[in-house]
Amino acid sequence: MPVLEVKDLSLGFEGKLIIEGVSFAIEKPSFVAIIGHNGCGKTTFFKSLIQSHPYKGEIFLFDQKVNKSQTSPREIAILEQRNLVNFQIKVKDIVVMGLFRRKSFFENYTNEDFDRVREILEFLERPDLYEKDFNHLSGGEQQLVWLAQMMIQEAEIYLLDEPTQYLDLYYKKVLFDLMEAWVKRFNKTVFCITHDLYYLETMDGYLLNFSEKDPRPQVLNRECLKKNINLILQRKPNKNF
Ligand SMILES: Nc1ncnc2c1ncn2[C@@H]1O[C@H](COP(=O)(O)OP(=O)(O)OP(=O)(O)O)[C@@H](O)[C@H]1O
Repeated sequence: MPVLEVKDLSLGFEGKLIIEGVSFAIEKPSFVAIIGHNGCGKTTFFKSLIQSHPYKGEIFLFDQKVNKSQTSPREIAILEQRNLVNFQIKVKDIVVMGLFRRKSFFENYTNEDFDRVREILEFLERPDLYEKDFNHLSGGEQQLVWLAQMMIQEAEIYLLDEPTQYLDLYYKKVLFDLMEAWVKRFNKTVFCITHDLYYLETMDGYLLNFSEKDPRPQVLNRECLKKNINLILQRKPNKNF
């Protein structure tokens, strides 16, 4: 049974069509790299998967058709591109908030929840971040905190929108290793929007290429990702959505 199936998906803004006729089905567990030039619709595609952007077509999670009025399906956790926080808050409190969908409105976070936060920060090799003020962290450290918040959700599908932004070379490699571990050790399905084609070379998975400008990037020629989704994607930008 596919973990995610997309049938004839089309997306746009204010009458402008961005993506048309995308169809594919992905089995669990899998890694899918999503590539394409700036503005081709990668982020909007993610938004349609979490039902925060309207679309034409159908989306199925574990063979169940997703109801378009349902927001944020529980099976999906997302790391978005820019997450700003304008108030003082500790790292542990941001990470634990990843559990919000498992809690009822007045339910407090427990000691066990915070133990899980510690475990995840240790897994990310940064247990020292636990008590720190989020706004005093570097961009790369903040990105690790959002990753920890995504991990604590223990969803089936992880969507990561350019997760390596702000990360140094060491943590970029850590992140790609982490995504591989999520798939191979924890049976997750990971979709990652990235411009870091170099790190894909050694990974096993699928490549979803939304680009019309660069339909065969170098990474494909090197046959690094073993299975290539041949995206059924026809872009007709002038057509009305
Ligand atoms: N709120 C909006 N209203 C109108 N157009 C928008 C809106 N948000 C995005 N767009 C346009 O939709 C197109 C797709 O944007 P999107 O953010 O999905 O691209 P992307 O492939 O993720 O780009 P990048 O690689 O730069 O992050 C772009 O041309 C963008 O300008």
